[in-house]
Amino acid sequence: MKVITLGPAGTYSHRAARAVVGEDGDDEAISFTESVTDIVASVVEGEADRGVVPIENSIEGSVTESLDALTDSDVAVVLELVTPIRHALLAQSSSFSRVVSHAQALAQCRSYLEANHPDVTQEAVASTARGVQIARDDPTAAAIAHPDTASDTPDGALRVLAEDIQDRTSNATRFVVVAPVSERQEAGGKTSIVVYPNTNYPGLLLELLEPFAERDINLSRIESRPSGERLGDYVFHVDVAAGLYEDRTQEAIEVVESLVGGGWVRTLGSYDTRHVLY
Ligand SMILES: O=C(O)C(=O)C[C@]1(C(=O)O)C=C[C@@H](O)C=C1
Repeated sequence: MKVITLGPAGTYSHRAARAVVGEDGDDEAISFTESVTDIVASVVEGEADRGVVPIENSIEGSVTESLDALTDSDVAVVLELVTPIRHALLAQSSSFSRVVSHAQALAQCRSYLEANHPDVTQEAVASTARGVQIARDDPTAAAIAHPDTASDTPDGALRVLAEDIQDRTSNATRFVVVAPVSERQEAGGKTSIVVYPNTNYPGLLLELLEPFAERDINLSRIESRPSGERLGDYVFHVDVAAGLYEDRTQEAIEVVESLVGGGWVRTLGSYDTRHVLY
């Protein structure tokens, strides 16, 4: 199974992706790109069997590039991975003048940085592992990443200056595993749909959600993203705690489809959740 995720090697996405290649899978099966959009595109184009993308963090919220990639591409979600995120501050020495990391990681450590390093510049890069590479080459840069990345290459080892620097002890990120649309599943405890109503009137959102409430289906998440068409026009990402194998889920989605005549509904499929520790 060819799996693609956010690189370079050592990202949290890489750690989550290892759960997909399986116990006897090796890192050879995992390839990397530095854009979430490219991960999803690689699956659509058949270059990879699975893509692992971060979708939501418990402190910082949505990874909007991932939501938009799911809106724009015809793919299936076949598994959800939840991993704890424990960040460390890594550098060649304690005298550094900038901190480089993924925007989500910088935001998850905002209070720590303000309290302990108020004068350093913060720079967002494509991933936490990219930040580690920069810190290896540049003595003025510190990275925020998984502590094990400090010693991933022995010749360029970094010092772990502080551990567990995320603003809350319980910091977790949810990733989804995307697959070709032909592999969309009906089995699973959760289902994700993306709804573009392409209209707006009082009570529209209520109407779109009522079909689930009426069938006793719990919503586990709803997120709106700008459609890009016009200001105030939205695409809704809806996750429900029920599978497509259940008649009630199929019926609720059919009602939503009938309500959005001028728009569309994309059913990403049903899937289960796996908790991954690393
Ligand atoms: O940069 C990484 O290591 C990633 O895998 C990306 C990412 C994210 O986009 O949220 C994944 C988990 C953490 O929340 C921080 C960063």
